[in-house]
Amino acid sequence: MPPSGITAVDAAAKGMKLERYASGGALLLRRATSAKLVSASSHLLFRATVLATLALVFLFTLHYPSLLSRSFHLSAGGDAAHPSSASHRSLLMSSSSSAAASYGGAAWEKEMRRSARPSRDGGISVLVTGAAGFVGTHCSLALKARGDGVVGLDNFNSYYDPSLKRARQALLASRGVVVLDADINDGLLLEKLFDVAAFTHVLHLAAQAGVRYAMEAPQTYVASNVAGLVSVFEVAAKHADPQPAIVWASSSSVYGLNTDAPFSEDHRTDRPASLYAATKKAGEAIAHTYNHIYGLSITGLRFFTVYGPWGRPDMAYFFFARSIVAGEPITLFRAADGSDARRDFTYIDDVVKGCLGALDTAGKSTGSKSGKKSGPAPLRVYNLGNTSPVPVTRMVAILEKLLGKKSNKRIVTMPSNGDVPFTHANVSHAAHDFGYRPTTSLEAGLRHFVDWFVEYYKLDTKIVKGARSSAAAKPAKKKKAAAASS
Ligand SMILES: O=C(O)[C@H]1O[C@H](OP(=O)(O)OP(=O)(O)OC[C@H]2O[C@@H](n3ccc(=O)[nH]c3=O)[C@H](O)[C@@H]2O)[C@H](O)[C@@H](O)[C@H]1O
Repeated sequence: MPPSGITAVDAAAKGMKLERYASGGALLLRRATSAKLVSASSHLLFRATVLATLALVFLFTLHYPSLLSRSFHLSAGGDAAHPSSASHRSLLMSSSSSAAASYGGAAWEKEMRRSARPSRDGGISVLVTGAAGFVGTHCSLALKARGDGVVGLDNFNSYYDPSLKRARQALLASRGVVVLDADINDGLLLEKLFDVAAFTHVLHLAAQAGVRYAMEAPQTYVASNVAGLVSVFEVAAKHADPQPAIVWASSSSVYGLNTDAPFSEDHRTDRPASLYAATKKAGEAIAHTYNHIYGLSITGLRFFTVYGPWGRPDMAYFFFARSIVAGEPITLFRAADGSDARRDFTYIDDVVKGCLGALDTAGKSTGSKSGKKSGPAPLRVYNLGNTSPVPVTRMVAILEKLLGKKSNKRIVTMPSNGDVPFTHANVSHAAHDFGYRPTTSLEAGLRHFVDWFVEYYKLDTKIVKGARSSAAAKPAKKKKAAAASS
């Protein structure tokens, strides 16, 4: 130890001087001197480390309030009582990317209120997220048509052709439904919307869809299906007054590696086969938490491969139709045991009825902004499927008939990419609780899809329409068509 009052720097300097002056002197003195030098150096290092740490702490303390104030600044005008929601928001959104700054003013508020206002007695007022998506568009149209109020939001991302989403937005606008360009992670905008319009319900359909794409872009699934869901629940639980009831899109994929069929809500869902499925399963667990703590009324709907007009171009029936028309090859996945992959393809109109039934029977939330709940609120989950799985090869055969063109098939064993060999819904709970009864066969549903597809993409109707009407007149014999297509 250096004598008290002498710094390590002093001691080191002294040791150096001693050694310098002792040139040619005793070895003992040199050894003692170098020992002192080592000791002094280690003390020097120790003190320098302490000083550096103190400096870092000082700098952090100087900057920390500004980090905090940024979070709280982001929540300005929102609910300052919930710093957690503010920091969540600052994680995903910067203040400049919040659409709240670009929306507002008397005219905008008036427009939101107009769109949100029901036109029938007893109508509901619904905030539809993912409103320019496939299911979102159809549900928004159906709600509006029966006299409910609807405000939509959508982030118009480019997962698939955004021009299709813009066309859906234009269709909705023509029916008096506003769809805002906004992200569900934009808590500020969600709060603003709830300040302007007293939504009784949220139909939360915004999500990152697609089973196989999850291997390419895993983070987008977490951002939309987990963080985005939390963002919606946060605002509904802590800001909306009164709290709305929430109906949201889960997925048949939560059944994952379950082999019991038909899939019932009571079956295991703890073996998801894809990250997409895992994020939907996580959503169901998160729903339980928000229901339990905040008294939010929450209904999860497990959709089974929904298809139809205005559908999603990333789904097989849609891009197969495109490829067939273009004369390009399609790849069909076959299960590892050699059987055809099968899906419980569910027509959009049936799903829309299920969504509206779920909204109508949702039951009220029991919590309040103050954080107290008056009692338990409903927490429900339902399958919305068609109850009759069809081999994908059969789906292709129907498309070929409707489009009047054979496909060029390549059949491969299902890659290990999150896909599951079959899905099959038991819908008895949805039937019991809100009268859900799917009525559309795959043949009829795909005919509606192809009609729209031909019209929307302005295909050569001379060839395609003739083929479709003859297919409609003579329904294909199921087994022969399936064999011909494989
Ligand atoms: O119910 C759901 O919860 C999910 O449904 C949908 O997933 P899936 O049922 O997998 O639909 P989709 O991709 O159309 O493949 C259909 C069939 O074609 C087979 N398939 C697919 C691609 C291909 O190139 N070849 C092929 O044979 C494939 O093996 C499968 O058998 C939604 O996309 C998803 O977002 C989610 O909502």
